[in-house]
Amino acid sequence: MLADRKYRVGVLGASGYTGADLVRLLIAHPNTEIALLTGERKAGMSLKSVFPHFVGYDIPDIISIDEVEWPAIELDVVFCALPHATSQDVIKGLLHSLNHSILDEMIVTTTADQANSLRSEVKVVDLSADFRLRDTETYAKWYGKAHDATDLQKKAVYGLTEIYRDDIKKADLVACPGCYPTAALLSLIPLLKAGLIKTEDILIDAKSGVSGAGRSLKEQNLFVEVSEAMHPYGIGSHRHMPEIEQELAVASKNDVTISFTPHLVPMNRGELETIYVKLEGNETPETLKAALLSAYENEPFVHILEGSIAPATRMVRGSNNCVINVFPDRIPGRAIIIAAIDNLVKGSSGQAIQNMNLMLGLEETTGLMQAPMFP
Ligand SMILES: NC(=O)C1=CN([C@@H]2O[C@H](COP(=O)(O)OP(=O)(O)OC[C@H]3O[C@@H](n4cnc5c(N)ncnc54)[C@H](OP(=O)(O)O)[C@@H]3O)[C@@H](O)[C@H]2O)C=CC1
Ligand SMILES: CC(=O)N[C@@H](CCC(=O)OP(=O)(O)O)C(=O)O
Repeated sequence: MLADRKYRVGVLGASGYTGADLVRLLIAHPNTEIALLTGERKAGMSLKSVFPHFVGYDIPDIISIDEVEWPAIELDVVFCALPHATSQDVIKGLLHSLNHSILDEMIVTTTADQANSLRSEVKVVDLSADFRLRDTETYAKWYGKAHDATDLQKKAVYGLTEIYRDDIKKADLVACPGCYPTAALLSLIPLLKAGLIKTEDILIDAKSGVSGAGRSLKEQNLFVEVSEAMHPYGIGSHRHMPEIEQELAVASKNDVTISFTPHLVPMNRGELETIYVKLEGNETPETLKAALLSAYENEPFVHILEGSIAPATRMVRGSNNCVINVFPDRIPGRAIIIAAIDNLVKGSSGQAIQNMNLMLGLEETTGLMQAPMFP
């Protein structure tokens, strides 16, 4: 890949929170040119009128997905920042319009030459939950509907970059993890892989800023409902549980059942997870920390904090970083792991761009090295 090449990028769902953060990061990315922005209710508006903070930047107007002339627009990458269930139909439709090579067995042409000449290699990075679960029945159970693109569901690569880097480099369709799973999995996978913690009794207490719920109008997200207050939701039933369990099972080579309770806290961005684990055999909080330090030694975005510094959302705001630390628990044989990310960056748009960089053969950190904003 040429270091100075500009890739043509489209953002579906640019009028939402993750879409807007994608635009913010893509503006500063040296190898991307924003060629398409879509919205639903905001179609026909300029992005600057939807998000006035983009004043001064040369960005295309928002159009409806139905208006996109797919092959002609010649995109190299499509980010899909749409609600789950919508995303699968849109991605299936666009890959068919493009006669994409991922659809190999579905392409109906008379000759192999014809098929090759029509094939597109556009890269698709989905931020929604639609392609994260590998099992069709698990998807139907937790998302309340049958999946409309099961062939693609099987071909998508789970986009937890630090764990699936080699697969992501070769992928055409990447399913970025949910924000809660990102922090939980980065904390737990190296420990389960090394057999340092038990697969039972993993308790995840999670907190998110309100932008995690998206920009569409919902009564429970009004200022009066969320300010000066904090509340749990999805207790025992949140759809991120099967996603976290799926990936922990891969790491431990055993079934894992977790307890996971998310809370909504009155801040715009940020996510903090306090994770209680049971140690295996003679393991200690110190051996857990040593394992995390070793696993993430060369990682640009995952940082294990020194001493007893407690991860906090203010340490990662606006950045693609995940900060983690391990603490002893007063209950013998247990440890406490705490992780913080920005849900709109490492939890969605930043990780999506990290994956795009790999898919295009660019340096993984390109456009993502902004330091966190503090205060
Ligand atoms: N917010 C977060 O922290 C995270 C979000 N995600 C996932 O990323 C995706 C986007 O989230 P987020 O940005 O928060 O959501 P928002 O609700 O803020 O934005 C959704 C976007 O999708 C568009 N849209 C909605 N319905 C349709 C439709 N039927 N057809 C076409 N476009 C449509 C909206 O357009 P318009 O507004 O113009 O109607 C808007 O641009 C979701 O799947 C979410 O679960 C993943 C990780 C973290
Ligand atoms: C605060 C809040 O509401 N957060 C969202 C999760 C955001 C996210 O990661 O959503 P996806 O899995 O849909 O991509 C929720 O709990 O549903």
